[in-house]
Amino acid sequence: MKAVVLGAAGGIGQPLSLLLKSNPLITELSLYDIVNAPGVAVDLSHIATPAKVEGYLPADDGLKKTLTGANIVVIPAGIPRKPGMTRDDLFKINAGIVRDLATGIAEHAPKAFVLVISNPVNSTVPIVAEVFKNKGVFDPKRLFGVTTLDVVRASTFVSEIIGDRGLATSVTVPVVGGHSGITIVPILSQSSHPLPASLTGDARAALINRIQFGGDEVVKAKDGAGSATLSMAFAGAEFAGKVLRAAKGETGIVAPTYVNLAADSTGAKALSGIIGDLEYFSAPVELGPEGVKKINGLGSLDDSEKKLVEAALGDLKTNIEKGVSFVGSSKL
Ligand SMILES: NC(=O)C1=CN([C@@H]2O[C@H](COP(=O)(O)OP(=O)(O)OC[C@H]3O[C@@H](n4cnc5c(N)ncnc54)[C@H](O)[C@@H]3O)[C@@H](O)[C@H]2O)C=CC1
Ligand SMILES: O=C([O-])CC(=O)C(=O)O
Repeated sequence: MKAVVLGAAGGIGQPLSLLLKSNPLITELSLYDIVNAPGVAVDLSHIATPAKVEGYLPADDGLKKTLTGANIVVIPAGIPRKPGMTRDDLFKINAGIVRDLATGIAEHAPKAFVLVISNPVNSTVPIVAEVFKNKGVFDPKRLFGVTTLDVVRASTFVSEIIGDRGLATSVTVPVVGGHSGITIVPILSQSSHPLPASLTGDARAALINRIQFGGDEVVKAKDGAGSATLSMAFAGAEFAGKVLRAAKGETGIVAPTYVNLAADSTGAKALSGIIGDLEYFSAPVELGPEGVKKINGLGSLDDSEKKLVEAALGDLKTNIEKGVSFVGSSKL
């Protein structure tokens, strides 16, 4: 399995590459950035795990060399937020970065699984899809927006409320919708532990708000030096590991991820009752050898959760249209 990280020298890219170097399923790790990727690669190459590591810059066909033969490509390239910014404020710069990297993937590794971390995820995933469609290589089963950090945060915050941090690694709460503000929808009623579902009033509202705006906590604490990097690297490596395990034939792996709903028309139909005709949504997805095997429905939601999903739809629609039309207009 050849894994690629695009944006590998950055705050997420470096620890993510470290974690991927530690994944025994990966035999080759190829790193790309506009700065410092060869240095990061040599550093990682001394670690005593099987993966062979290479690093490239744009010069001398670096992107092509990085991508050729890739099975999985993870994209954390792009600028992070500073205090006062929304994820959508990153669109101006990151949309072009993601479009150009997607063009390279479509040309040199069109069959790879593509995992998009670069924000705003709600828009950057449609950008990748539109580029792939233009190149005639789009397979919706192989494209994923990484929303795992929301799931990781939910596990952590719930374990804190329960008062047993040991549960952080096992308690799960599905988080669906998208990856920004109110598009992040925690389904507390479906937590694997009974406590979240039993919360009411301010305690329930506070937990939902913390999961939705957890990213802001980090942006504020870093005070101008960026956003979540280490927790994102952990989440990204976890999700990439799941995609790889499913590709190797392991069954029963389900994770929320932001996908193009054409990946599973039956699943999309089941969702349409609550999300209408949205083209993208993060729902629990069963992974398989070809990527998306099945998009699971949202299960039974209580009335307040239905309202949270409804509240997410407007922003999601706008974010998706913005990504789609960006690629459309860049063709002119
Ligand atoms: N999906 C999620 O849950 C999360 C997403 N993010 C997003 O991830 C992105 C990266 O964040 P950080 O690593 O903190 O930023 P960073 O600035 O530390 O690193 C970004 C890296 O991308 C590289 N880069 C820029 N343009 C490039 C290009 N054209 N080709 C290849 N590499 C390029 C930069 O040189 C830099 O090394 C941001 O957009 C951030 O908002 C961050 C946290 C969570
Ligand atoms: O908050 C940000 O900008 C980075 C991010 O997506 C997160 O931490 O969830």
